[in-house]
Amino acid sequence: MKQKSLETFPWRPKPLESLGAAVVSAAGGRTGGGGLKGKLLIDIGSGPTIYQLLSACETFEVIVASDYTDKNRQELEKWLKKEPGAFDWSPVVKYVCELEGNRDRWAEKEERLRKAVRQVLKCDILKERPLEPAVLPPANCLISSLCLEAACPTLGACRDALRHIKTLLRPRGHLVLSGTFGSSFYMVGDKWFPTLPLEEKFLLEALQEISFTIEKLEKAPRAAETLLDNRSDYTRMFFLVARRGD
Ligand SMILES: C[S@@+](CC[C@H](N)C(=O)[O-])C[C@H]1O[C@@H](n2cnc3c(N)ncnc32)[C@H](O)[C@@H]1O
Repeated sequence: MKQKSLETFPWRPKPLESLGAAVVSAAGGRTGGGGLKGKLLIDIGSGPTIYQLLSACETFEVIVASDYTDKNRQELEKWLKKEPGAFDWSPVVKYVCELEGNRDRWAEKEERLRKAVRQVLKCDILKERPLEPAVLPPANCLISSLCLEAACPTLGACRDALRHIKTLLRPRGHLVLSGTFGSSFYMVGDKWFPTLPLEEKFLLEALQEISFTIEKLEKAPRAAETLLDNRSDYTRMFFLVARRGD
């Protein structure tokens, strides 16, 4: 079976580069210090992708991935188990290794990530207990990329979803969120998905209302030309690190 590649995959390098680089910097990848680390990291709404975990696997012992759809979870399992037809992430893995200063060690990193990801769970952030019936210890860090805007039909639902995922995080733990501002849709192949247009003020206030302190917020304007042209109407990408205060 022909291996899938970035040519056929909807999330292509440009947004991956900016999000990937941001996650690398949160994990302290470039400098090797000052980043986030700990025992357990939970990725909320992983989709079929692993790029968001590539730096995290260097500093977190155990990673739990999660998604709402069976298909996405199966796609992730395929890559984790090196099954035929699994997506080829190696160009992205090499790129992240380059950012971290170890381009030649990409194969090792793939193995490290495969070992770190212990479970791929069903997740629904619209539920009070998003990972139920699974029971996990409170995480040191939650990461979620492009999920809130895809999952939440209204701003009220988004506020609730943030409250729901907070229950998975230990007090003083970190939440690493990335996504888009101002997006009303995105396309995967010829499939159109609605998204909730998020704005910075709303997101920061919603997090502060539930006792998160914003430690870092980076925004990348929409590039003049991106591979996502006409595939989404986002205005900016954001990358945020917040700390649970209670
Ligand atoms: C745009 S994709 C992002 C995937 C991946 N995190 C990334 O960065 O490319 C949005 C993801 O949110 C998931 N999702 C949709 N509704 C959800 C829900 N209620 N709870 C959790 N995840 C959900 C979708 O299945 C999809 O994988």
